[in-house]
Amino acid sequence: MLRRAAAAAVRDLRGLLGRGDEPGAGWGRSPRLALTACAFRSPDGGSHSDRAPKIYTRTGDAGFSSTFTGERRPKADRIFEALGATDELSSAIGLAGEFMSEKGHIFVEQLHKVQCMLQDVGSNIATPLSSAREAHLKRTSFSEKPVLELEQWIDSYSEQLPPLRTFILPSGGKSSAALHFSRAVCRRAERCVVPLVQAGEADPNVAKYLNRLSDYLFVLARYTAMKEGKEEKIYVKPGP
Ligand SMILES: Nc1ncnc2c1ncn2[C@@H]1O[C@H](COP(=O)(O)OP(=O)(O)OP(=O)(O)O)[C@@H](O)[C@H]1O
Repeated sequence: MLRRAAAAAVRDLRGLLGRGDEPGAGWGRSPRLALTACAFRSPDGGSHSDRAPKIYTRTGDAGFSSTFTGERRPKADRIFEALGATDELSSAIGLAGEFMSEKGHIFVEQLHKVQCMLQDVGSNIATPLSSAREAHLKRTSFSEKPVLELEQWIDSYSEQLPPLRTFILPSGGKSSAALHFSRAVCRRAERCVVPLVQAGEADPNVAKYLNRLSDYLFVLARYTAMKEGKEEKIYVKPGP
């Protein structure tokens, strides 16, 4: 159903942005569209269209895909690298969130919010400034507000944690270890995004958000281990 709605959103968006007739303007299932699709769903959960388009278009088979601005680029382009890393990050967080839900942690709601923010991160990445028009920018801007919210969350967990006296290793139970894994994926996403920001193609707030998010995932991993009474493994210099 979401896919149908996404396809309907593509058509509606093309109309809105006036690109409908341009060749290569298909945006596929871009992160932005997945999110926009929600906004285009009617209250009964249906879409504006009765047609059921296929999930695949085959337009990516030759190794090229589309940005939100309609550019066709090779799939090895750094934009798709960054989009892919962001997608992996959200998936890793989703897995961590499932482990945490099983343990009844209430802060799992924060992870849901983070996953939604990552959709917006993807939208911004998929909209390179060099080919963006005003209408694209309006839909994909990324503010500093979510960065500040992460900082608040980080501070509140940090206050409750015992101080770090040594290196801790990814561990501390399944939820905590999954959060550490998410943190490592987050750092990779950040490494992919930084060159885009430095080239003026993505918003600096996106890089800031990913930088802060890895800190958040680190403290949350530690906090989760503490709440579950699980031991965090520490670095011990291996003997000779
Ligand atoms: N391998 C990839 N890694 C990361 N992002 C991708 C990749 N392939 C495509 N994208 C991005 O995700 C969007 C949705 O992907 P999708 O699989 O629909 O694209 P496609 O491969 O170009 O089309 P199709 O699968 O219909 O042939 C694309 O519009 C593009 O922005």
